[in-house]
Formats: sequence, structure tokens, C-alpha cells
Amino acid sequence: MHRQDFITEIPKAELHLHIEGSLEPELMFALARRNRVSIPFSSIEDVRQAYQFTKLQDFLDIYYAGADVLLTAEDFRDLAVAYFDRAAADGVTHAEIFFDPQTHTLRGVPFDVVMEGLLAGVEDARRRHGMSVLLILCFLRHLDEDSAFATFRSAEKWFGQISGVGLDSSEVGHPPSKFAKVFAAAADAGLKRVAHAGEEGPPAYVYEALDILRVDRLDHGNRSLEDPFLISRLARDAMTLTVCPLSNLKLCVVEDLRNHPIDIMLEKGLRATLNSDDPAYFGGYVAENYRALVDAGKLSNRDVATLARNSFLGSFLNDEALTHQLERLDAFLLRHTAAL
Ligand SMILES: Nc1ncnc2[nH]cnc12
Ligand SMILES: [Zn+2]
Repeated sequence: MHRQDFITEIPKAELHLHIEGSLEPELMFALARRNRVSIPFSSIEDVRQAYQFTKLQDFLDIYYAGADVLLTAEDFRDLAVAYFDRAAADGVTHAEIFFDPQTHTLRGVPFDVVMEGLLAGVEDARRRHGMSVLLILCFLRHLDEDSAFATFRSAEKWFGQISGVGLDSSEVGHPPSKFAKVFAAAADAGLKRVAHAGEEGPPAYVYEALDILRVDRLDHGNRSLEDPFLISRLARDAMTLTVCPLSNLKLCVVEDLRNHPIDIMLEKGLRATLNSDDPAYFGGYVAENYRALVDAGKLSNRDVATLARNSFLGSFLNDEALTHQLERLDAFLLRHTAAL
């Protein structure tokens, strides 16, 4: 089997995907026209030109501006359907997607509109692709904890459809401890917890995510590698890291994929997974993230198989669904032993 096909077709889960970060310039323009919203770009090429970042904040400024075109439930459905179609083409059989309600509610879009649209997209993915999907509500960490609590309360009636809460946006200066109370409330409500930590922030933020937010999974986590004790702890606890290589490259977390630490993470026994983060902004969906590291000489096909397995092991699927996904992966690997 051709290497490209192996990477694309191996069954995999995507665990770190911001649905607002899958808004392609073409859809951004179509929605701007449909909703008569003005955007600070004159053409699709103009938008792509603007996607040059030296740090997380450069990206976030553009990402929040782009989200202004999302107004109706139909917009959120179209956004989600477009992502699930791309993900299915990349071999994604299960996705756990982030959404940022405050980005929308602060512009006057009701929480319920966001949920109705996303859930229509999820239903379409299940029906047309047989994909399972879980939703993770992210709090914006540059806002205060009261705003997070207001969002949490708006979400309460949807808890049957929301699997967990997360923490994203500007990391440095906004440590996980700022959200201790709202994460405790999420735990009491039976929700899973994840947080971006160690993307730009120091290892101390990773400790806070573990010890104060009691996260079930760590988003990014790259800077954990600066602390040998932390590495041992993450390995011992089989803590899943949702690593995003093309994001790391575009946001200058690494200067070159040949220096990406994925191989070190695997060597140290960390349960790393590969994900696309904000694929419309970072130049590739999930299979492209695997391919870029293979092309950079960082991964063998065996490593690709390990990462795909980790993606299911690190998911929030129940035991029965997990077994089903792992059986499908094993059947694929058995059919493609020559590629390993
Ligand atoms: N990579 C990232 N880090 C923090 N916040 C984000 N929001 C969307 N993508 C993000
Ligand atoms: Zn992210």
C-alpha cells in the first residue's frame, strides 16, 4: 500500500479540533455574503495571505474576527458538516470537537443557536459517515471566571449532549488556576475536563491543569518536556496529550518539523496523539499532520499505528464503543501488515 494511503486510511480519532478553526476562507466569504456581515478581507487570497503568525495571539486575533460571520444555526451546521466531510476523508471514525460559545454569545448569538446548529452537523456526520462525535465546551481563558460560569449555566440544559469542558485562548498570563471553581462545578456535573497547557505556557501551567483542574486529557503539553519529573508523571498516569504539529509550526512553537518533539514524546512513553487544532488556519487536516511528521523523518508507519491507537485510547468513548474502534483499527492493520 502506498504510504500516503496508509496514513489517510488508517482509522483514527481526532481529539483536538476547534470547530471555529475549521472555517475555510471560502465558507467565511459565503457566510459573510449570506448574513451581510463585513469582514476585514477583500478576497480569499487576501485571507490566506493574512495567515502568517509568529505566536498564538497573532492567530487568535484573526480567528475571532473570522468567527463573526457565524450567526445562525444553519451557519454552525454548515461549518460542522464541512469539517466532518473533510475528517471522514482523512480516515477519522471518531471526533471530539471543541466549540467556543463565548465567542458567539458575546456577539449576541444565543448559546442554544450554537448548540442546535452543531448538533444538526453531528447528526449528519453520524448518518452519512457513521462517525461518532462528542462535543467539548471550551471556556476562553482571557475572559474572567464569572463569564465562564455564565456560559456553564447556559449549557446546563444541554449537558446530555456535551461530554466535557476545556480551556483555550491566550495561555500566558491566564493560568489554569483562574478557572478552578468552574472546573470543579463541571466535575460535580459529571463532565470530563481538558485544558490547553504547555503550548506557550510553562510546565507550572501543566501541573495546575493536572492538580487543580484535574484534567482527563492535556491539550498540546509540549513544554512538559522541559521537566523530567512531569514527563515521568504523565507517562506513569498514561495521560493523553493532544499534539498538533502543523499548529506548532504555524504558531512558532517549533521552528521546523524536523525539530518537532513527537519522537521524544513516544520514546518517553507518553500517550501522544496527532490532531489538526485549527486546520483552516494551519494548512492541513489531521492526515496532513501525520504526513508532515512522516515526511520530516519523525515517524515510521509503526509510529503512525501507535498514534492512531492512542487516539482511541485517549478518547472519551465508552468501553463498548472503544472496543469497536480498536477492533476496526486492528482489522485494518492486519490487512496492511506489509506496510509496517
Ligand atoms: N491552539 C490554540 N491554543 C489556544 N487557543 C486556541 N483556540 C483555537 N486554537 C487554539
Ligand atoms: Zn487548540
